Amino acid sequence: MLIQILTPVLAHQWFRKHEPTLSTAAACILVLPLANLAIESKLSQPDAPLHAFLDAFSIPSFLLRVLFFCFSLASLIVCYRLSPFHPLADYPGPLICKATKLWGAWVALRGDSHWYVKDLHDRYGPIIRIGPNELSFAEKDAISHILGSQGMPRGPLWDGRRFRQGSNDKPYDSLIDVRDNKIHHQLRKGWNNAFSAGPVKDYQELLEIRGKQLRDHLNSFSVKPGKGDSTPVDFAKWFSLFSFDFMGDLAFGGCFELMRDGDVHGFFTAMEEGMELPAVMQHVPWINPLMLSIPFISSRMHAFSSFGVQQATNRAAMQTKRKDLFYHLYELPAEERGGSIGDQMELIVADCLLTIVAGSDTTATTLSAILCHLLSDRKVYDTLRAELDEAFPSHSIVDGWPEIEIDKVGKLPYLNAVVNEGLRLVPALPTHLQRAPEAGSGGKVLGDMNIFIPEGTAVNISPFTLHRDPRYFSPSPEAFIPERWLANSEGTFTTNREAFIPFSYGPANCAGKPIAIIELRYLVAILIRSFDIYHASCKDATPEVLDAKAESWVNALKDRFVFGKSELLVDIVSRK
Ligand code: HEM
Repeated sequence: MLIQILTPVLAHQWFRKHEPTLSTAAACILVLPLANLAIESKLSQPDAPLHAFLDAFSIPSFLLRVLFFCFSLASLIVCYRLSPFHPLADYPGPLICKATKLWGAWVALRGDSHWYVKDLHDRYGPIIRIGPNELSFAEKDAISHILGSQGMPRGPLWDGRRFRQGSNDKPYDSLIDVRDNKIHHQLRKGWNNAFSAGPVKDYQELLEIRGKQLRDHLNSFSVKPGKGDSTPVDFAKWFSLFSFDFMGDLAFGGCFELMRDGDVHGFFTAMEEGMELPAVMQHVPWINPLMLSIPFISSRMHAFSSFGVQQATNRAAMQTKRKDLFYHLYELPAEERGGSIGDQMELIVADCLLTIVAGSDTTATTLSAILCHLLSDRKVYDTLRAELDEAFPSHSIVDGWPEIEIDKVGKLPYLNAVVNEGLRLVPALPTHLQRAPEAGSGGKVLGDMNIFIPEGTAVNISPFTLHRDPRYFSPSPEAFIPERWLANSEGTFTTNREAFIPFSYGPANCAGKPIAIIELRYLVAILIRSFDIYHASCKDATPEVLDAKAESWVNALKDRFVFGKSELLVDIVSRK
């Protein structure tokens, strides 16, 4: 009996100090009860030979041991997590979160993590415990200590989000899931160069072509003023197709034509459907290898990966030099050092796929959020339209459309205020900017905040919570009010830019921010300048009805680590 109790106690002591992995968990669950049986049999019959134990072995008694072992280990773990001896015992939070991460996984499955964490902060305060070994900070002064250059590397959730497992030599897949600051810094240098001013100018040319293509597609659904009804168009879908095509241009030299042909390969659908599982797995990262080994679950991810290999090979073989991300990230540096890109192919594929995953849904969701709110407030819409009409006048026409000069869109204050307000209310990565102390460091002191984060603790910052905090954005933090971003708004609004982190902060912030922000401004400008747009069948709707439209669209957003959006049906009238 003593042995039966001692084994889970020892296992618990081990797991307190080490992150569980699939193999240690499996070994523990199967091997320890077996060893336990063997030792017991040896103690009761010291002179019996080994085969006597094997003869006496029965599957039911072994399973019973396994059950007892699991139950005892789970009880010990939960008691310890709820006890005053746990290093995070002093932080407030609900008992269920302190006891198990399975609760976080359940909330993630519902897609509600953004509201859940925000509500917890409203109830318990700015620093709370949202998992047995996990804190969440809603405090602007903590941002630089956690995410900044003296902050911490990415946290354990990334072990659960990898769709290809790393090895001991290379314990990461692509830039975004690197958990070691030195390796991240090394890899990030190339990305920073590839998104510096010169290369971004090259990407703008690709953006303009895709922006105009989107306008032409949408125009085919529009009506001329006063000539009947238009066909409602799902903006959310078109923004996704557009951003997928544009990211394909950047990463692989233009491999997708989703706006033109639809999703014939099924990769867009695979990516959308593939968002749900990692969003749950990130809460129990050690199960990820098991999931990835189940063919039914991993087949689409493998297909996406093989597609990446094929496209990267095609792109590498292209004779003409396209000035895309692939060129700036890999070909140009290889030329400069007089080498070739051949030996880097594995990382190239992973990075190109990362570009598509990180850059498409994020932009499409933000664009949908901005348009949804604009259409719900006609006063804001008209103010923006007036600014755009003045900046891009009717006498400057190219191919029948007013010319939108991309270099000018960053200089329009109201347009920029509208884009910021969309990013504030619907930050595409709403809840889990996660970091954790470096392995082997023992822990991390958060600058002058006098807070010690023990090793093994994950720390989250939720932009969704910060962006709706009345201490930082008021009045009406939940309302879409672009005016709060205007230079002359001081005195009327509190707008704390230090708490505005839709692209995160510090050395692992969004690498693609320089092009993403131009993309958002350009797309909003081209659409509002070219069309009159209304929520479907809402041309003459009251402000209350329009408000409700925006509210229900925002409430339908699902937190799948990146926001998953529902359709946004609109009517379009051409202004050509
Ligand atoms: C509105 C659009 C976008 C938003 C809101 C957004 C947001 C973010 C955020 C919050 C992170 C950091 C996560 C963290 O701190 O853990 C991130 C990382 C990243 N994003 Fe974006 N993103 C957008 C568009 C893009 C685009 C267009 C690209 C590529 C062209 C891109 C590429 C990346 C990459 C490569 C990383 C990883 C950076 C690193 O680990 O150093 N993103 N993004």
